[in-house]
Amino acid sequence: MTSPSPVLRADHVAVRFGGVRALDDVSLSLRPGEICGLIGPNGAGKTTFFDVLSGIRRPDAGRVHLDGTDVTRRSPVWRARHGMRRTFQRQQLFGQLTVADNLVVAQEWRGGGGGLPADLLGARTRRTYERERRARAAEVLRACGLAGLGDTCAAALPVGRARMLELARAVADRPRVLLLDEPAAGTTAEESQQLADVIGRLSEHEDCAVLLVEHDVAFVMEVSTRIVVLDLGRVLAEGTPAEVRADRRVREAYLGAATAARAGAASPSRDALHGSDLP
Ligand SMILES: Nc1ncnc2c1ncn2[C@@H]1O[C@H](COP(=O)(O)OP(=O)(O)OP(=O)(O)O)[C@@H](O)[C@H]1O
Repeated sequence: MTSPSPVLRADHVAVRFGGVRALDDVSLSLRPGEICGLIGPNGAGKTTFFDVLSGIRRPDAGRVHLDGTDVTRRSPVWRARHGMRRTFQRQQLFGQLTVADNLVVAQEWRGGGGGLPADLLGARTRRTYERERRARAAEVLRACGLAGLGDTCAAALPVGRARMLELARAVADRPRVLLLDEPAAGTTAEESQQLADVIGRLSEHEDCAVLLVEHDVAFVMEVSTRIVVLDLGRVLAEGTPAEVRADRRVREAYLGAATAARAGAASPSRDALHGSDLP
């Protein structure tokens, strides 16, 4: 059986900031249901790559394809409407809304069905859509272990629950591609385990492709089926978690950064500290 075509593909992406090559000939593809971890020391280019994939930054060279369509010049909104979602390191919840309403709002861009005239005339249609969205919100909250918190104000959630709600909100609309930027930041070991479980189930049951940037290397290794390692804007290594763990160049990149950080270099590396845990 042939494997499905990539739902997201980046080819030979390059980004420069003055003399700094933030990304240099980076290619990566994601297939439906795949969870790919993107790791690398500080300054490796992970955020810049996410910005290019999500449309926040135009690359100086290279192309991005979503479901076979060249989206390199498409806006973040266009990409979102065609099935791409991104979460950010900083939480972006609607704090004044309830947990459930955060998920309903995430689906509302689709409108009431049939556009404005139907919205104006078809009150029953609108109610039907609202019911469907509430049902989907309840389903996702259950899957994320947040079922009992639907009526809670989002701003009142502790960090771990808020991180889970970010994930829940990103998946409420059944994205085809999910870019997760540090989903486990600030969570306890138990909470990050729950996040890992949810991400795994999501890709399995909803066929969503996940690209994951996370400084907690142990978390990435557990949840990902494939890992891509960036260093100084280039792909340093790629493979299964076991292959990447065993790669001498990866260990050197992380351990080298850790040594530099210990010596008081300008950019101490949280990844490196985790990286030094690479078995
Ligand atoms: N707006 C910018 N202007 C100038 N240089 C930038 C800009 N954004 C990123 N860079 C540089 O590009 C390189 C890649 O940065 P990027 O933030 O993508 O790395 P990263 O892997 O996400 O790092 P971190 O793990 O610290 O978030 C770094 O050398 C960084 O200093």
